[in-house]
Amino acid sequence: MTTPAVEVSGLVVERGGRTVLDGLDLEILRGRVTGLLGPSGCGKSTLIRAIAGVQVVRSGSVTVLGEPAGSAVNRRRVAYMTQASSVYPDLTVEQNLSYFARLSAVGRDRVEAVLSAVDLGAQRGSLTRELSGGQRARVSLAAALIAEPEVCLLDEPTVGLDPVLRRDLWRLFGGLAESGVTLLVSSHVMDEADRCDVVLLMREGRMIAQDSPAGLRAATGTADIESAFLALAEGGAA
Ligand SMILES: Nc1ncnc2c1ncn2[C@@H]1O[C@H](COP(=O)(O)OP(=O)(O)OP(=O)(O)O)[C@@H](O)[C@H]1O
Repeated sequence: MTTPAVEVSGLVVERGGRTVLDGLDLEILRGRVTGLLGPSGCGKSTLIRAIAGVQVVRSGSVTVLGEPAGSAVNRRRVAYMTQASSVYPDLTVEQNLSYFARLSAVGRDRVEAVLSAVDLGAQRGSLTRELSGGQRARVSLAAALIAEPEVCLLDEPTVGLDPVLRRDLWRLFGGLAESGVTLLVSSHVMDEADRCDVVLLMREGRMIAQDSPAGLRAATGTADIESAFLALAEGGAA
């Protein structure tokens, strides 16, 4: 049996004097799409920051690919896409990706591969600041993918995208997982859960369930993840 890509144990994080992650235990399996779902403010971004190794933690441990979160050896192996755009507005799409390719010491072929993966080939010569919000999000995603990371931490990558683009991106995530990449994808849109192999359901800094979408529906006797979330939240499950 392979070890999980990410192991989190007893994680406690305080921000602004408040406990925002309250003793989380979880595992993220290799080569799967794991959805991190929960209402706005429940702590999804904070958990992703802790796994990326950029969050000060009060206690607990976070291990990524067998190393403590944020280890230098994992720098190329772990990609983190934040909610804020991480690309340069005054460069074209292609210039941005060429720049990130040089930083990661990968070849020109990776620029072409990620451009086509996020379907931005036609926009390659456009200035990033002149793109729509959804197109800009896809440039950030392409930049995150350029070094062929083993683990991708994606904080709300589909926010603000139209249904067709959202579906296409979830297909892309599924394809990456099939090729062995481990993805953690946060969303507050519950119907995105069905695109995931495993769902982590969070509420107010706690993990209320970790299961497949079908497992969650069966365990709660509900027809969709939104109802499953409500059943778990009202049942006070921890
Ligand atoms: N820089 C900060 N300083 C203090 N508190 C913060 C800071 N950033 C977030 N918080 C608080 O931490 C809690 C968790 O926030 P977090 O951004 O992790 O939630 P989230 O589930 O990702 O929300 P969203 O879906 O809206 O992005 C919230 O109560 C938020 O107010």
